[in-house]
Amino acid sequence: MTVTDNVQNQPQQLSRSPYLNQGTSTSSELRASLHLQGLSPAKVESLETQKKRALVQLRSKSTNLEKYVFLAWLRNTNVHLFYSLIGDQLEETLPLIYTPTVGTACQNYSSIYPFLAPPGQPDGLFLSINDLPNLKQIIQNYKPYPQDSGITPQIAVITDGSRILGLGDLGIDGMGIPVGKLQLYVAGAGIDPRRTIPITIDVGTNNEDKLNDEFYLGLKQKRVSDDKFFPFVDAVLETLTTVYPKMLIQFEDFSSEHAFQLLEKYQDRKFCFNDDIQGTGAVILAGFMNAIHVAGIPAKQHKILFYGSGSAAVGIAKQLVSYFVNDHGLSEDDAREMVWLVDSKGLVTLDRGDKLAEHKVYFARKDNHGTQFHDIAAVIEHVQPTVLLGLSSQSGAFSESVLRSMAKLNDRPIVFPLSNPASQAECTFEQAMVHTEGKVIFASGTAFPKYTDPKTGLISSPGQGNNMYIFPGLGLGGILAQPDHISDRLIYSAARACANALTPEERSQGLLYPVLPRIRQVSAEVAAAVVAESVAEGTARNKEAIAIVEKNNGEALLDFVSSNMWTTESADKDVTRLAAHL
Ligand SMILES: O=C([O-])CC(=O)C(=O)O
Ligand SMILES: [Mg+2]
Repeated sequence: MTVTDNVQNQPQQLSRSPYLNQGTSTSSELRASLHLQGLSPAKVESLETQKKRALVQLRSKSTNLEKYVFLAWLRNTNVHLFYSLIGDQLEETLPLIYTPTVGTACQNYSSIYPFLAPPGQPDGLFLSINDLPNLKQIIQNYKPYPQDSGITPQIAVITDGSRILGLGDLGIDGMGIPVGKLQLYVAGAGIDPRRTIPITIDVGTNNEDKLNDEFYLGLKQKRVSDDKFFPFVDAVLETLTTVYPKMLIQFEDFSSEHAFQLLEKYQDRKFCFNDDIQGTGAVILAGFMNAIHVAGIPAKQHKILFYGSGSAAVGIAKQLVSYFVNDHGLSEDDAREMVWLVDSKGLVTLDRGDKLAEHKVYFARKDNHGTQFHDIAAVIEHVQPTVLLGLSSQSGAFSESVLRSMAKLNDRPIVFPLSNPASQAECTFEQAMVHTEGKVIFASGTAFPKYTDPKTGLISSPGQGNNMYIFPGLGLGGILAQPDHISDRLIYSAARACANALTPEERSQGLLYPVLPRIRQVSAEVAAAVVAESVAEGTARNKEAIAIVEKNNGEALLDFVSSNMWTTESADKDVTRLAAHL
């Protein structure tokens, strides 16, 4: 059935598609053709009025979770109004649809789930291990916008909910994360919302609270063992890429061991990347490249201490090593020597006596001469770091005394509390500013408010070193270039482009990342760099992209990328196109 047949057979269906529904701004002509008169007040409003009303409603909610539910409902009923509002109010709404509020939403997801979307409108695709025999059918069932059946999905974000932000195992309640990430793809990089699939696989949960919660909507069983887990993930990926052969898959918030194992297994075989290892690694590398300019000491003199040693920490550390090798001519061994990892047992050393997780071994220190350092103060004294990165999910770990030590050791200490959401961050921006007397070079994983110096009245803005500056552009670049896999070179080019995306004005303000309202421009630059690198390394398969890169004209490449970005105006055109057929 074509789009037009569908509309003619059931005209009112059109208004039920959240993609095509424009609510009170639907024109009188369209209402007449679709037999919608009388089903809403006759007044036709402008989009501006709709947005104004939505904003008043949003602001009237007393908690961020209520705001999340309101925005989810809006997204699931009126895509056009939703993304238009998000685009206008990025600074206010991103912390509601994404981190930090998405963390609260995930903690409560089973409780709020029935109130996020109208009947029949999926919030994402749920695949349980019991669905193994029917995966293909179930994947094909996912049609949030059935009137536009000609549009095929291009990007899936997939989680098993086992390590949601810094909140641990939330089982299928982790669905908020793929949903949130894909909203960033749309708002931040102009991916058509119809081309996105948020996926949560249900392989059980080890979270006792969830297992004992009568409202929990996932399987009430412990997580399956690896001999069931890996074949199931395999089956999901195989089926997904059989149904949608060009699909880019983003792995998200898998527990660290599984995240590394999955990446290693699929990195060269499937069109995929891991956002927590590679996306976070790239965004921190970008911030780091800018931070060392601000700090003013030679790159090679840095000593980088990671507090926390999970997938994101090791992902970042590996990218820093590549940076020192590629850009500063260090040997791999010398670059590795610049990194110290701390985990829950203290400094990661080879002779600590416990069995180290595989991903930590590469960075385990051999130069501790038999001494073990168990707490952060002792490690700081031993290492004398210039850079302190927090990936521990331990709120308050960067205490007043830790911050004071960093400020004593360095004129401009680089401190990045990257744990997420705000409740898990190692310190706040305010604490970092106060306890280093304003010397800190700062970026956090979650959004913190600006800081006003009580004496001078000077306002400082925190950097947000969140992977949202990388994954949307990386994904867009990937689907435009169409390589068969995402190489380390592509990730590196994304980091470099993100670092270079700062404007001279942003640089003069000492910012490490571009300001949020510029996220679409940043994503376009990241995407362009990824396309160019993919052509350079010979993996790009999209002939149009190859031809444009070969012209060697940066402007033309950026235009190509921008012209492939979805906007709410494109959604307008889709409605007009359908209306013309009526
Ligand atoms: O989602 C975010 O804000 C960053 C991220 O990937 C994580 O913390 O796992
Ligand atoms: Mg993540």
